[in-house]
Amino acid sequence: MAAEDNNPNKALTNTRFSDLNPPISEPVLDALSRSGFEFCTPVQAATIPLLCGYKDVAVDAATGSGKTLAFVIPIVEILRRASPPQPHQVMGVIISPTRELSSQIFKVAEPFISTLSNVRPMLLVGGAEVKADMRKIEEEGANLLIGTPGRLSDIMERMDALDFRNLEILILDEADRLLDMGFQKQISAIISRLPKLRRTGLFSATQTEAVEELSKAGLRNPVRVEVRAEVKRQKDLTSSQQVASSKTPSGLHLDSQPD
Ligand SMILES: Nc1ncnc2c1ncn2[C@@H]1O[C@H](COP(=O)(O)OP(=O)(O)OP(=O)(O)O)[C@@H](O)[C@H]1O
Repeated sequence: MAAEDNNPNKALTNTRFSDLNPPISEPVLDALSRSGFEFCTPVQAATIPLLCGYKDVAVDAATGSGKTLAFVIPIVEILRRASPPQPHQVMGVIISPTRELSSQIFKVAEPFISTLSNVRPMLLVGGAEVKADMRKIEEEGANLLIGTPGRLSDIMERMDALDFRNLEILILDEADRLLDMGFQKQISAIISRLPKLRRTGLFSATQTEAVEELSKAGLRNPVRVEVRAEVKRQKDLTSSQQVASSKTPSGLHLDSQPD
């Protein structure tokens, strides 16, 4: 989880979730308010409108910047607009490097996904029997897959019953770690089974050459969002502030205002 110094509570923007454009739906605003979240972190203020506005994003954001909600909220909003899926129609895939991170994303996403009436999320990580996962998917269906690359690609290869043709969104979380851990092959296998016409969000704490390659292979004209810690110069020389700036491939800047 987030380190104390990176706690987004220290680095909220003055943008309320209710101010974002396109607007966030009432059920999601209610779920945010139940969690005590009113103001966006910089990465949320910059990324949520872009993904909701049908853009691909490549986000440079550190651990603890609030990036989980920066992709969970757009997924829920996009799926709310889409036709209700059939039980085995997969509308979204979130790939993250470890079981713990995948479980954490699943837990954060659950209260927001539950505002949708027909979308079943499924956590797919190593450790448990793959056959048990397959049985569960067969019996219950699965519309949003959250998991680690090995288990996800294994399930996708084995289960013809899953239909990815209407997939809306793919998220690659902690892309630098995914690649450092040697998951390139599994990620390519997953992407090769997904429709090209989709939205993709890639989140990474460092921008390595391998991340750039993955971004080129998996994203279409992405808007780049950078969140960096900046030292406040006027009042408090020691406190840091996170600032998000984003730019389109053509170089247009879309700065989000910090406090
Ligand atoms: N807008 C917000 N307002 C207040 N707290 C928030 C907000 N968004 C997220 N948080 C809280 O900040 C913490 C870090 O958020 P989150 O786990 O999404 O960060 P992350 O960037 O995904 O970090 P990690 O990689 O460690 O999971 C969590 O405790 C989360 O509940």
